[in-house]
Amino acid sequence: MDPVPESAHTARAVARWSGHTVSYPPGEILLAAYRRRGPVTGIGRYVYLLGPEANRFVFAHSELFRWREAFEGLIPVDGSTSLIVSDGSAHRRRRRLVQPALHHRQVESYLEIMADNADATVDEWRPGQRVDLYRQFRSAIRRSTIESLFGRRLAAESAFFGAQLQALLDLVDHLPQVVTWQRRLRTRQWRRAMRARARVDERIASEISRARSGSIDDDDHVLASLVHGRDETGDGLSDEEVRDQVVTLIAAGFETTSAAAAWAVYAMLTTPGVWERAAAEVSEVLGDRPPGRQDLARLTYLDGVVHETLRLYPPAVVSARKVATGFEFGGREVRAGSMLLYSPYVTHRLPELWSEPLRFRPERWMTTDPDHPKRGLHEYLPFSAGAHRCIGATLATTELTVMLARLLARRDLCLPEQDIRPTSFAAMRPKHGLLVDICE
Ligand code: HEM
Repeated sequence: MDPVPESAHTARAVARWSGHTVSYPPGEILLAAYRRRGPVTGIGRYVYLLGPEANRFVFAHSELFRWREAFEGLIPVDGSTSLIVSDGSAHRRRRRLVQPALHHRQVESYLEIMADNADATVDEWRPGQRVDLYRQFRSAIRRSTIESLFGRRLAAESAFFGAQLQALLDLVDHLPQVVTWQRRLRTRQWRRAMRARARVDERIASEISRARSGSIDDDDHVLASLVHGRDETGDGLSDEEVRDQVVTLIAAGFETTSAAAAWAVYAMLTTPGVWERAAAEVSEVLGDRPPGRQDLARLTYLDGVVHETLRLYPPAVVSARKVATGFEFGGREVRAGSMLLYSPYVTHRLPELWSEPLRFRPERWMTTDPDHPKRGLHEYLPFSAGAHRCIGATLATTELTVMLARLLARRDLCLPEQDIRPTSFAAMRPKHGLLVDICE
């Protein structure tokens, strides 16, 4: 597809946002530390391993690390048997039992659900209206994730899960030590979150017992495979393990993906020509039809939009590992017991890896581009790598592509003046949402 001519570009954002890539101050501090001190920076028990070679080391040496202590702050939401807080053989066993539901071919069978949920949101909007796209896409993505993985019956209760999980996500949107104090002091926020957790658990427990008794809806793929799946020794998951994986998939799925959806729309509206070119591709490949299996590979520019969004706005700004066995890296000793952090944000903004790193350039991901990068997982790591690589990566990128394709096909948007600043603990997202005006 040819680039859209300059004359077809319209101003979609107030001048101050035009071509502006938003920065996240804590990420910028890490970038400056990398520049000044190289790949290893220590602050107390926290050790930052930054840059591509550090990532390569972290991904190649999972035997040195533990995940449980690194992510224990998530246990109040996800549960103590969740994949993200599992280590060693327990992690491998649980991951093998969860994986089938998120395989590439399985994800392709969710395309219609994703498109329907996007349409239901977008079709409510009227020309002249101003909407908070982040919040609206967040609930569409939550509903779509629940419906894809657990079927229509549970998706009908998406608002219930959203409200309860919010109380839990608010609790864990802090440093793990803060969560530990909340627990010790039994603060109001802690008690509110625990009441929400009890309501979620009760609802999921009744689904699990329904599934165990053989009563499964035809679209309840994942619950069925979690409840009835067996490993090579014939063992399956306990009720607690099933509960923890169900909640983890729902919570991990919508928080991160909806943050990325908002940044994708922000970038498309503020980078001259990107919205028009993406919309032209969607119209050429799909007309007004939702994307089917064969179409995804043809939406190459939109695929570049998704990649470029996850490069500049990786929802996981940093990720953590607990050091189980001390090691040396970059001439520095890292002791057992330290908390190691590495950063997709830092790596994704390095000029030595990316030409014009702060420019949002979807075409850099197209094979026809002279700058087309063949990227290693240590250079482009929005989903991490190694044993705990995001199990929902295909679901997330497919969901983003489908939702953006439907938005581009059905609505024209502009970005009004507003306060756009990122916030993060669990996922970097626009703190005050993302307001957009629906054009004629
Ligand atoms: C743009 C969206 C997403 C991003 C950026 C993202 C990012 C990540 C990252 C960085 C990790 C690894 C943490 C580490 O070890 O360092 C991870 C793990 C995980 N993600 Fe995602 N994620 C996204 C969407 C999803 C979705 C849609 C699901 C499921 C429906 C999901 C489920 C999980 C699970 C279960 C794990 C833990 C895997 C394990 O420990 O084996 N994520 N994600």
